[in-house]
Amino acid sequence: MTYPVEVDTLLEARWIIPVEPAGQVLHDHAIAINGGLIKAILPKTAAQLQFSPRERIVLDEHVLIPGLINLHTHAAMSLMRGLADDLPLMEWLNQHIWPTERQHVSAHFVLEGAQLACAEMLKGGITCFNDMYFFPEACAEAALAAGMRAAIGMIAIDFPTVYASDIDDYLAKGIALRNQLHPHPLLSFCFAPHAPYTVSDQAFAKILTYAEQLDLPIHIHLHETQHEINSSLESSGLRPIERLHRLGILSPRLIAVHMVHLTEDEIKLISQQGCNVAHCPSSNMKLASGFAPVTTLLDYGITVGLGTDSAASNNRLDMFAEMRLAALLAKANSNRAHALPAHQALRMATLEGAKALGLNEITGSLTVGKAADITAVDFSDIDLSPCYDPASHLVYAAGREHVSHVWVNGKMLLNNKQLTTLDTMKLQQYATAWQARIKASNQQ
Ligand SMILES: CSC[C@H]1O[C@@H](n2cnc3c(O)ncnc32)[C@H](O)[C@@H]1O
Ligand SMILES: [Zn+2]
Repeated sequence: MTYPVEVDTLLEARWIIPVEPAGQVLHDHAIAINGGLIKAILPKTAAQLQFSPRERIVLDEHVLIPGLINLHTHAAMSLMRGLADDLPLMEWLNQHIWPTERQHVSAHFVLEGAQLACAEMLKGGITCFNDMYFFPEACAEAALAAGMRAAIGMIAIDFPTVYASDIDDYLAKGIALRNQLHPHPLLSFCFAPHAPYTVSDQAFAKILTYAEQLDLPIHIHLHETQHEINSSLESSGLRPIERLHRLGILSPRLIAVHMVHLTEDEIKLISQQGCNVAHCPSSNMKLASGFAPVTTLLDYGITVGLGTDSAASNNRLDMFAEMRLAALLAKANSNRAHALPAHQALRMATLEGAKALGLNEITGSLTVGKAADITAVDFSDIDLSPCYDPASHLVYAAGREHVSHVWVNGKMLLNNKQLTTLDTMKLQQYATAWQARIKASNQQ
């Protein structure tokens, strides 16, 4: 006679899409969670016999998926959502965003803005985000207060700000933060040089040395607009990718964000160098940057994850929207309805993002031994009935409003659509107060 094994939680669900193995859909299975990790995934009836859970959660009309991974964002910029719309990138940055950042960004701004973003992301099933912003220590504090997993950007930009005076100062501050927190069960770090047009060759050389020493990813905006490429040709005679290649930056540690304007030779090069891409379809469309050649990137075997970019250029931190747009745009742009099917879009929003961050041993799929980073989506709504294929529904029919529960490292952060760690009333007050300050300064 064998006795049931005690576990923290047993999640029973109508469907589970583990993402790895690719394309698998489990019916009437359960996930046993213990010590923050996935201990087992097995049929409900077997799980009920085998485990004695301290907490049993029955999700009869739900699908469980790996927590969504937002591979590129600037969380604190949620405080600038809707501040400047319908503009191309450089006008948006130069005339609106950078002046507002110069006046208002502080550790306080980043802490409150990033908490606001964490609330939105958790409600939408996002368990992990890759951030690039000033005062990364405040973003780390916000992620920890929310209980989320985050890759914190150690930013580098060749102009002085209230956060740091020069490249050495930016890097010293970022590395000190990383050394203070490393190793951490939820936080990891990336070097985050802003873009080729704001970071010098000398700065890239320093970043590369540190990234290799500490074995960390490099997260950068790259080939976002035609203007970026034209101005690089004018200033250095090289396209940004060629310049970064000569500097040794192209490697499996690179997370290149946007990658809209690419020649086939550049795609071959980034594939050969093992670079990763963060595809941000909403931001690319809203800023009229263009369409990333995603199907070609995938055909070359490049790891492509999905990102929202910030709420100031999207204007949602909504990975359901990015999955749907990525799948639809890939078909429209390649003239192939077979391109980027639902399971692949979900994989990009989960496991491929984890791979790009070097976190795929920890998260990105529902796999025994990985962290219990799980999102439950409720399919009981009339607008999701009937359901022939839950993966199809997730990408083409459902939205973030259908997310009911979220766990990170086994801790429930969203319970029946209610945040368990963040106070939404307080966050709304922060947002209103910042709006008043920003509005007042813009009227002067
Ligand atoms: C150095 S912190 C990050 C920096 O990036 C700016 N930013 C936000 N979105 C974009 C984008 O799509 N392309 C380039 N730069 C962007 C943000 O305002 C911060 O200043
Ligand atoms: Zn960005």
